[in-house]
Amino acid sequence: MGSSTDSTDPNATYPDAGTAGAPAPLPVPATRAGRDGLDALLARPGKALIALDFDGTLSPIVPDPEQARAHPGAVRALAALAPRVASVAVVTGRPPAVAVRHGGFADVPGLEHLVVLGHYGTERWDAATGEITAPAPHPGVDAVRAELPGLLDRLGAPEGTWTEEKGRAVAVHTRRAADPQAALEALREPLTALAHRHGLVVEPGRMVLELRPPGMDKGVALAEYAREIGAGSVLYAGDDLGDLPAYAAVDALRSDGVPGVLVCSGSDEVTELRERADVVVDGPEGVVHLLGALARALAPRTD
Ligand SMILES: O=P(O)(O)OC[C@H]1O[C@H](O[C@H]2O[C@H](CO)[C@@H](O)[C@H](O)[C@H]2O)[C@H](O)[C@@H](O)[C@@H]1O
Repeated sequence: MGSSTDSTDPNATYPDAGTAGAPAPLPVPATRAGRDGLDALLARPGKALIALDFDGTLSPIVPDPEQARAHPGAVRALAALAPRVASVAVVTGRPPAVAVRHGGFADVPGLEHLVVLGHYGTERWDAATGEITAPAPHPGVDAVRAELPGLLDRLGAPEGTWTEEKGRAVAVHTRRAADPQAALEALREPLTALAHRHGLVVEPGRMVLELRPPGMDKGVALAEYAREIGAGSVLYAGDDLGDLPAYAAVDALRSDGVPGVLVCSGSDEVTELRERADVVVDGPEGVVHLLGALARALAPRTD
């Protein structure tokens, strides 16, 4: 490994990233489709889209979402990889401004063209302009916001249950309750009813139920973005239920002749992605290793 401070140098060390700087070999995908996807990515990196979820994939899970930060090696690994591929995108349930802030994604050499598809693709941040594009908010969110505290009171939601204000959505978290899973299950039905009454849907996640507008998900966001840039291959990495539509989008792209790789940022909390992934890595640390290995395997683009 080198000691370069160039953020786009894939051999640079990650001084504050635990073991993430240790060179890791590229994994061999467990499936034929995954191997085809990785082969295509390596053969034509200038057509490759690398898309990643934020919480649980680039950012370790912590009890307080406000304290979540990208893994210390994540930005450097992304900055090393981005100049070698067509595009790097973060596809997240977070508002894009929050993901950019918590990720440290702004003004990073190498990430000049990073795209963040936030709120499950409803809002978009482009590093090239620093601007966010967003449609008008859904009126049901205000109504839900007004009713939610009273409903949680009436339900006797356990201590530790709290509501995250997300602007165009609200998310009820139970990670800090004594029994997070039981608290989540007790809230699922009444929160779903509340959401439906106001034209919203419930997005379930890791100890969280988010009440948000319908009509967009990570699959739609990923497919539209892949089409926009003319991606010739797609690698998608995620950890949570909200990433399943993106997995389905990669499957659909494969059926249409665009090879893809499904990466699971593994955890004990969610098993659904692990079962479908071509590559399973050990949480955000494993994702950083994978990104670093990809960057080392690819030469910088010259076009
Ligand atoms: O699409 P993502 O980037 O994975 O965002 C999904 C949700 O992530 C956040 O919650 C999750 O991470 C928190 C911080 O580590 C953790 O405390 C919580 O239990 C997880 O569910 C975020 O707070 C939500 O708004 C996102 O929808």
